[in-house]
Amino acid sequence: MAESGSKLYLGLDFSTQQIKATIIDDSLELLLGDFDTSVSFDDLRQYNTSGGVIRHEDGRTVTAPTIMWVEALDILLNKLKSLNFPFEKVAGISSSGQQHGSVYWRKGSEEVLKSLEPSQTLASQLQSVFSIPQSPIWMDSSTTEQCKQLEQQCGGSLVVAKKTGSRAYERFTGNQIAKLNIVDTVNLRDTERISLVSSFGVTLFAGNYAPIDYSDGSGMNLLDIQSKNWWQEALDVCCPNLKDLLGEPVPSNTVVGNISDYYVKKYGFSPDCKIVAGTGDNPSSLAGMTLQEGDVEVSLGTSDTVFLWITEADPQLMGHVFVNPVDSLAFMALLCYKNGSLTRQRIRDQCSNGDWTEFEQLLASTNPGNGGCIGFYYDDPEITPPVVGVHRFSSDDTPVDSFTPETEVRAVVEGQFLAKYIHACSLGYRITPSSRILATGGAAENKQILQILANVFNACVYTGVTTSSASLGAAYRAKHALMEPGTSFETIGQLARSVYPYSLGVEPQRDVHEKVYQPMAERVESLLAQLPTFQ
Ligand SMILES: Nc1ncnc2c1ncn2[C@@H]1O[C@H](COP(=O)(O)OP(=O)(O)O)[C@@H](O)[C@H]1O
Ligand SMILES: O=C(CO)[C@@H](O)[C@H](O)COP(=O)(O)O
Repeated sequence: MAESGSKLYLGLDFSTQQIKATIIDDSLELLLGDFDTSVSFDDLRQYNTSGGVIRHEDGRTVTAPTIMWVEALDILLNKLKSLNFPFEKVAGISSSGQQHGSVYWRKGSEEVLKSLEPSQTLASQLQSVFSIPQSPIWMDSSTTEQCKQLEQQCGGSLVVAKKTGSRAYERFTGNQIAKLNIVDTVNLRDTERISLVSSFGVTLFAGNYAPIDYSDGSGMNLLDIQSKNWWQEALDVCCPNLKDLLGEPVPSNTVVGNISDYYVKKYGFSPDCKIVAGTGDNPSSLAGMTLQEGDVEVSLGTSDTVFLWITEADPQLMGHVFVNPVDSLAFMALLCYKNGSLTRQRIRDQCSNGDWTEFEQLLASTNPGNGGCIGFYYDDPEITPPVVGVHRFSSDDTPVDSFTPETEVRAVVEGQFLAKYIHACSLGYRITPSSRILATGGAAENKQILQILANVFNACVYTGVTTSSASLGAAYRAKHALMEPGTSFETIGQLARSVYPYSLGVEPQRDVHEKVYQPMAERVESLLAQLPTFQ
């Protein structure tokens, strides 16, 4: 619990399914329990989301109502108010957000942001400021044509990858903007600024347009990750005057200004409270877990991601390289899987009565290797590999239509982690028996899932003080940005790890890795290569 005089730092995360707040004090202690709070988007029933998103009939387009995120923030701040949260002690705020999603501000919106009336809610005042009311989000896979065009016009997939950190991906913001430039030209022309979800969160607090940071900006196919400037050739392919719509990108630790007067008057924040640039939820989670070079982080939130700190960028045709959120001279490498928690959740609902404990019991009732059964569950079109549908195989690689519930439950988890392991190894991610895997996100609560992760990767799995590491990272980053200029983020890292050392979640069963998962990985690689892709 915070010392009574301590300054506080508020970290927010606008993730796929909810908005979360994490608060720390000057010694990095969390105000857990007292003020740890979240608002689930599906609870705002009028927006009709499922898992925070709207899947469109074409099976490819996925959006979220932008105003829903604003209303969720109203609710979250009111929750804190009802808990008598000492707003006046907050010295810094930053935000993280689901990556790649974009927000479109109608011409004249900044004036509205600057003159918000404290007697009213944000949502009531920002109802009509979004020129495109449905934000395209990271689960979207409707922009294959725009991706092809970007790669064709900018020198090919490898050139785009080397320049921007990733080949053209459907969910990346540049391709989403290029699609809107065709299907929603009129409203795009009525737009004065485009934010990422992270910079949108910060904009709401700053009361004027917050810049996009280098790290989240790397998820757009538009930023040159070496020079940290927008890549004009890519901007030109996606949309006219795009540079003006995006504003200049900035280092992730930039203080963008003081809090807007609205929050001072409505909630009692100090007018001196500083607002710090936002970043993507995975970069923010790197900060929240105080990841170091050599560690591998596995985030099991809505998406599953695997990422690590790298010093040199060498982007390939698979996976992504982002500018590092806590050291702009370094990078982070990342693999993302769309079918993560929601797919496990679907199997849980079908096989274990919607109960995670029962899901764990079923996992414990079967043996590693699942008697040779392998399954790939791509309810949504997957990113790596670009495959859709459910594909099950018996021990002699024959396709089968169904498994028993206990086999199904193990198959989904083993299939997911073996695919990650194969992809990570093929990209040269350094995973040795002494590597440390840092697990986070909602599913990191599940010991049986973590055991399979440890066995597949043959490494110890550690967890942090909270699975909400993205909002924790936002709070750490807010604190860091207000320290003496030039202070390394590792100063925060060392203090954080001394206050909250990692917990050893599970140790790998080395013989299971060697005898079961190594041979199984080869089978999985060959089966995955045979699945029909949708591109
Ligand atoms: N005990 C559990 N076992 C497995 N998965 C879990 C468990 N508890 C929560 N989850 C999963 O965690 C997911 C939410 O994780 P979270 O990190 O909060 O997501 P996000 O930040 O993307 O909104 C849920 O979709 C749920 O399936
Ligand atoms: O697309 C990516 C990363 O490239 C996703 O990881 C999103 O950033 C969504 O994050 P979660 O809500 O699952 O944390």
